[in-house]
Amino acid sequence: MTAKTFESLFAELSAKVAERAPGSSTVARVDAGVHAIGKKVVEEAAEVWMAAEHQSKAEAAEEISQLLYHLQTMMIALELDLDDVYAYL
Ligand SMILES: N=c1c2ncn([C@@H]3O[C@H](COP(=O)(O)OP(=O)(O)OP(=O)(O)O)[C@@H](O)[C@H]3O)c2ncn1[C@@H]1O[C@H](COP(=O)(O)O)[C@@H](O)[C@H]1O
Repeated sequence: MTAKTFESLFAELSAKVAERAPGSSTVARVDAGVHAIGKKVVEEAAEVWMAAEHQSKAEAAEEISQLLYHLQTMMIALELDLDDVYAYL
């Protein structure tokens, strides 16, 4: 199985939202809107910080992956694609 990447996760989430995949937590999060997603982004960012300072590198990596996921849900809620963000890298 090919490892998941930032790009492949974004493609997976975008497709699930576009087809309103039944049972998808991502569809529910996007439906909840930018205010709710924004709270998750801030929460996960804080968890990254705490894990980085006080937990293992593996736990920090897991929290970073969750932050990336929630950032992607924000991108989808705002109808931003990868190139819109990459333009600023
Ligand atoms: N990579 C992720 C991912 N990372 C984080 N999360 C969500 O973010 C949560 C982590 O936040 P917390 O630690 O705060 O957990 P929590 O307190 O239970 O959070 P809430 O669910 O209450 O918001 C997890 O429980 C997941 O709900 C993710 N949810 C889904 N994915 C991937 O997204 C894809 C699509 O998922 P579905 O839309 O559910 O099919 C799949 O490949 C999944 O593996």
